[in-house]
Amino acid sequence: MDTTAEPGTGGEPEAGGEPGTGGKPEAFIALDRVEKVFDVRRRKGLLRRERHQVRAVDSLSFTVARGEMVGYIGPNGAGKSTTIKMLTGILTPSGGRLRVAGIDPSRERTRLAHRIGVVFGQRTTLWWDLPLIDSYKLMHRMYRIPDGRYRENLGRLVELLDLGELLEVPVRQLSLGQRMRGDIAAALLHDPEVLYLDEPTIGLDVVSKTRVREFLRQVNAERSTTVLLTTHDLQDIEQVCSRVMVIDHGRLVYDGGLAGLHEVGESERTLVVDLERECPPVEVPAPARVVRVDGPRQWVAFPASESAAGLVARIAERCPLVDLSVREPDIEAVIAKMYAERAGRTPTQSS
Ligand SMILES: Nc1ncnc2c1ncn2[C@@H]1O[C@H](COP(=O)(O)OP(=O)(O)OP(=O)(O)O)[C@@H](O)[C@H]1O
Repeated sequence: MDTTAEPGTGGEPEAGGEPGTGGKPEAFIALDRVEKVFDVRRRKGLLRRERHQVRAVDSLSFTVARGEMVGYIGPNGAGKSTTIKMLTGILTPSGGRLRVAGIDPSRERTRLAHRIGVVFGQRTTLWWDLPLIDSYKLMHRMYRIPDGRYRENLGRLVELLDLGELLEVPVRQLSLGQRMRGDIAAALLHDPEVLYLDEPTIGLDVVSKTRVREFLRQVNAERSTTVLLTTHDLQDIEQVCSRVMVIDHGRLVYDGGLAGLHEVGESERTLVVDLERECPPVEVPAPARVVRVDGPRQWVAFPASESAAGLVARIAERCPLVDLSVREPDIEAVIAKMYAERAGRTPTQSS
């Protein structure tokens, strides 16, 4: 498949990590203090209506390099979909500067459409009553994909996503997982350089989720497709992304590796010890503490950033150990704690 970037024509510097003038890879996606404010009218009483402004995205700045796979997460109403809609050109920012591959999405939406692919887990871009293959044929024409490239891409996507048996089936008869695979293939037929995925594994069973995640890793490895993934399923992030951005009340509150989230969330690991006999809760130095006792088994929580060795030695001094294990912090719990701690701090609405 052809992954070559089209030369920029809009007077903007061509972005995307190609060796440029300075030798430093430029950002493929770049947001600089981007804002999105919605004007909303709310009914108040029988006749009165009150005007509100909802600041969905608030001075948001980040960059994504070509080929990065980034998770974009946050609680409900945080501003994720609004960001994706601005990145595709569906919505126009109220302020700030936004570029994708050097293109201003809201001003050159059609030109950008040839370079991006979008998958919405809750909606389909396929024609509901037509067999899957007919949707692909329509996209072949819509995107003016050269015949050879279309055939090659289709053959490859059908093989990778195991769509062979489904091509003649009307989309409405496909299961959710089959439809999702069909949608992902549709988004990639025209060799987009960036793929936005909004909840791509929502409602899928474990096998289908694994398949979608494996496929995304493969596409990224083979074609350096930049992936921006919005999800509430943190396993999507753990298994697909090397970087995660957390947004809350329209603002970026974390940008880094998953491991770093543990530090921000002050997460804890748990040392599980099987003692030779039932003992009172073992004495351990704070902030470590025994959180559960069940017969000779005890659970000791301690900061994830610290080693368990000292604790093990201390416990063994007091009571002979039969077995032990260390449980890693649960990323879901770290994120939940982070969302909860931030909840209610920043107002999203202003009159
Ligand atoms: N068209 C609109 N008009 C008015 N307000 C809107 C509009 N679209 C989004 N909002 C508001 O903007 C805020 C951000 O919404 P957005 O859909 O971007 O959140 P999200 O992070 O995608 O949430 P979720 O995880 O629930 O999908 C919310 O307060 C939402 O009510």
